[in-house]
Amino acid sequence: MNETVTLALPSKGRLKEQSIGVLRAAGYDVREPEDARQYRARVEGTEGLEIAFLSASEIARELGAGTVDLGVTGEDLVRESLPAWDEKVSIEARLGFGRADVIVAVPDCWFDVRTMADLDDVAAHFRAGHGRRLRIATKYWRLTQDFFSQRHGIQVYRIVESLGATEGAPAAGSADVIVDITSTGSTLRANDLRVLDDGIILESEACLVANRTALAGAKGERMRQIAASVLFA
Ligand SMILES: Nc1ncnc2c1ncn2[C@@H]1O[C@H](COP(=O)(O)OP(=O)(O)OP(=O)(O)O)[C@@H](O)[C@H]1O
Ligand SMILES: O=P(O)(O)OC[C@H]1O[C@H](OP(=O)(O)OP(=O)(O)O)[C@H](O)[C@@H]1O
Repeated sequence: MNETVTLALPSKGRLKEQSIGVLRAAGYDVREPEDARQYRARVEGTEGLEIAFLSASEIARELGAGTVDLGVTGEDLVRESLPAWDEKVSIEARLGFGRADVIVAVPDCWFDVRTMADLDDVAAHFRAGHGRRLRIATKYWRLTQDFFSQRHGIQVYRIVESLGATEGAPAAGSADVIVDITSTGSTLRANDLRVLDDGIILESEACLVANRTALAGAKGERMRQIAASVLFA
């Protein structure tokens, strides 16, 4: 049986450098592949650990599928990509970088709309007054549905898929409100949008995540060892 643990790290993007940094601080000398097209690497001086370089969103999906055992990715991507995420994976360590909030934001000029309850009223008025549903621009389908329908009991809305420039959707007229990620808040301000008082869906950060099946199997002890050295680095 192959008991090599596969650990996925972001191959690009905003989480890449700090992910490699965390592993190095934990004593794993991860060498980036010289050829950027190569996506597997070994760790100098460590047996039984293989690194897979993937994008942050792929890492969330592969952790769910069990094709990698451990991975560093954003909590938002884990919750968004995997139905019943906590049955498939577990968060072993929160890493303190890649922080961003998934939020509900409305146009600044909606003066009376401060809370999700206010937005529920707006949604009802939209249907009665305009004969159409409130439109929410987002790429976070699952998080939006959970927050609106399950958490706040709001049922009358329509999600408009947005894969980029989500904050521009209300001004462009393609949506009324948005669900997106914010860190400094400057993109929201530049687009005259405001986060609802109770509109924080998730405070996300980069996490070390484990596939639960692998954790329960022969590789489990080795995985826990790696997670502990990351946690206490
Ligand atoms: N300002 C920010 N904007 C977007 N994501 C951020 C920000 N700050 C931290 N993050 C986090 O970074 C992660 C996304 O990183 P990145 O865009 O590199 O990944 P990706 O979705 O795999 O990339 P791509 O869309 O190119 O495939 C998410 O977990 C997100 O929460
Ligand atoms: O609160 P802020 O600091 O303004 O950050 C939030 C913005 O940053 C990200 O976009 P980015 O332009 O980085 O590109 P991306 O969506 O392709 O990741 C994200 O999608 C938001 O639009």
